[in-house]
Amino acid sequence: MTAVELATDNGQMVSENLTGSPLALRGVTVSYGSEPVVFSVDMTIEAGTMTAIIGPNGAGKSTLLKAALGIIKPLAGRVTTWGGSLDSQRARIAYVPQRASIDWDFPTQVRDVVMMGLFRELGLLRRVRAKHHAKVMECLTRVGMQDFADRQIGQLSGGQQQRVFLARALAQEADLYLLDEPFAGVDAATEAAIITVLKELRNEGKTVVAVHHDLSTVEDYFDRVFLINRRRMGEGSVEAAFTQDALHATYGGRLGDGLIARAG
Ligand SMILES: Nc1ncnc2c1ncn2[C@@H]1O[C@H](COP(=O)(O)OP(=O)(O)OP(=O)(O)O)[C@@H](O)[C@H]1O
Repeated sequence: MTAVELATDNGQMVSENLTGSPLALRGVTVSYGSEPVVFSVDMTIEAGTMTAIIGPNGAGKSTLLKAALGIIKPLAGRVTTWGGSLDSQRARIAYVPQRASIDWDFPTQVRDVVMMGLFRELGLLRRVRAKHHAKVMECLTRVGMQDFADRQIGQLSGGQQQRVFLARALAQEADLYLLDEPFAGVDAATEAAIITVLKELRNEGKTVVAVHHDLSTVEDYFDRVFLINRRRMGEGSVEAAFTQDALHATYGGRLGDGLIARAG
């Protein structure tokens, strides 16, 4: 599919070519119960960029990512990946969930978690060959976790756990990486290691989208921002969209002006 049929507010159908966008949302509304938590969101992720999804607690950032991944079915609206359906492109998308959402007591070794990133390549028979073990070690090395391959995941620090899940995403060799708060609760060394890998991916032409909380690092880390507070509050390059006005509109009085003052 190369064009997407969309209904405008007045009910007219328009056609839009979204093949150049690794991820696009149009009119996405998500509800967990009777009340929608994300309202009619349009989002267009540009290929080869790093986008920060920012907004206050409870703004719907994680919900938006889950809807983008098909983990939650939107009440209304459309999600396209490279202009096509999500199901046909799933292998090209890697997801690093919020650390808090994972059961770390599950008895599994670090190398097995990373091997999960290869499950499509392993096929139905799951025959693990030397090249697969080598790939796992290569990905662990890339995030500085090569010495922990045999460790139980429950015996890792928060930052180490986050690196292992990034290694799993790397093993998948995806084109689009969606990360939910990759820097939450990690030390400075881990944060630096993660951002280095993400920038390398971007420089290889991959697309990175991360839910991000620390407004003080947005300009250093990201090319683009998407602002949300239940609704889309802004989207664009960091220079154009990460402005004091947009932050005030998105966060209201909940943010210190000191942080907002950092934005242009
Ligand atoms: N499984 C769920 N069932 C019901 N309500 C939920 C569920 N998950 C999230 N919500 C609600 O939906 C709203 C959006 O939550 P979401 O986790 O997407 O926000 P967020 O912007 O990622 O927040 P945070 O920055 O605190 O992580 C919140 O009001 C939250 O309480």
